[in-house]
Amino acid sequence: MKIALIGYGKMGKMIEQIALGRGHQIVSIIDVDNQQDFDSPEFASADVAIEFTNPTAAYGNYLKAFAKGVKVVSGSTGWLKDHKADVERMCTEGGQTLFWASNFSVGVAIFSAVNRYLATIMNSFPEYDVAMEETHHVHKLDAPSGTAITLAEEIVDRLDRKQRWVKGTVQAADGTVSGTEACAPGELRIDAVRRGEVPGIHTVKYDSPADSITITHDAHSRQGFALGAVLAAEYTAGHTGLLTIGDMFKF
Ligand SMILES: NC(=O)C1=CN([C@@H]2O[C@H](COP(=O)(O)OP(=O)(O)OC[C@H]3O[C@@H](n4cnc5c(N)ncnc54)[C@H](O)[C@@H]3O)[C@@H](O)[C@H]2O)C=CC1
Ligand SMILES: O=C(O)C1=N[C@H](C(=O)O)C[C@H](O)C1
Repeated sequence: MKIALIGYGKMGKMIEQIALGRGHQIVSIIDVDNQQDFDSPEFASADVAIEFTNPTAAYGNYLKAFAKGVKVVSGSTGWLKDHKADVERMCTEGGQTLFWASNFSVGVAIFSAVNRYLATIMNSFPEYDVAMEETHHVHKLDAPSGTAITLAEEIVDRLDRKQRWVKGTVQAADGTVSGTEACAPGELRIDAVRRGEVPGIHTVKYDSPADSITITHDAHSRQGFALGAVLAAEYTAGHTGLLTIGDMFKF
């Protein structure tokens, strides 16, 4: 398969190695300093472009790839609040193809299934309140993480006593804390911690007067995210429209 990379940072470089190892060809690599390559025949020849950039660049990159008729797999986070409806419309009505996931690792797909089940059964146990925490490296631009937001939306969709998620505290690398711990009973608080080079830790904690139940996904490296993105590109080559992790990992 011919793959174009958009964004040649930590994820782009790891995806390149895994894609080559699985027998794929990298036909184009686009980063900030060679945007003209979106107009190259090499980019247009790609079966799929894999996009990992940042919250402000992602949407524009989708438009540029779509304009060339190239399908996109993207893991960029932090852009949905501004462009989600527009991107969904382009893929459901406009004939474009985007596979987007806040987290491509199979471990988080399994974690998500447990999260959904736990949220459903917690409707029978009102003595438990729920809160979340995510920890990432100090370079991360968005908070809460895309994965935390997806997990929170899964809880809000199933647990009747939570109506929305809210951003709680953010602990910076130097230990300073901003934001607030205050939230209403119907709100699910997500706290964020930025520390060192942590690839990504997500925790959901249900707490009652008697005990607590905690589930955690702790990524040991970016390897799982990168492999998942390449598997998603292989899946996307044979599918169209708005795609996500539940289409690929069915359990
Ligand atoms: N969904 C998932 O499984 C994962 C998602 N992510 C997300 O992916 C994104 C990238 O993560 P990293 O690779 O760790 O970041 P990074 O900062 O190491 O790399 C981003 C790269 O994008 C480039 N870039 C910036 N603007 C661009 C533009 N307009 N066109 C092309 N390239 C551009 C930067 O120069 C840089 O090389 C972040 O939003 C992060 O949250 C990260 C890991 C896993
Ligand atoms: O920025 C990162 O590094 C990560 N971003 C994604 C997110 O926002 O959830 C996925 C993973 O946690 C790593």
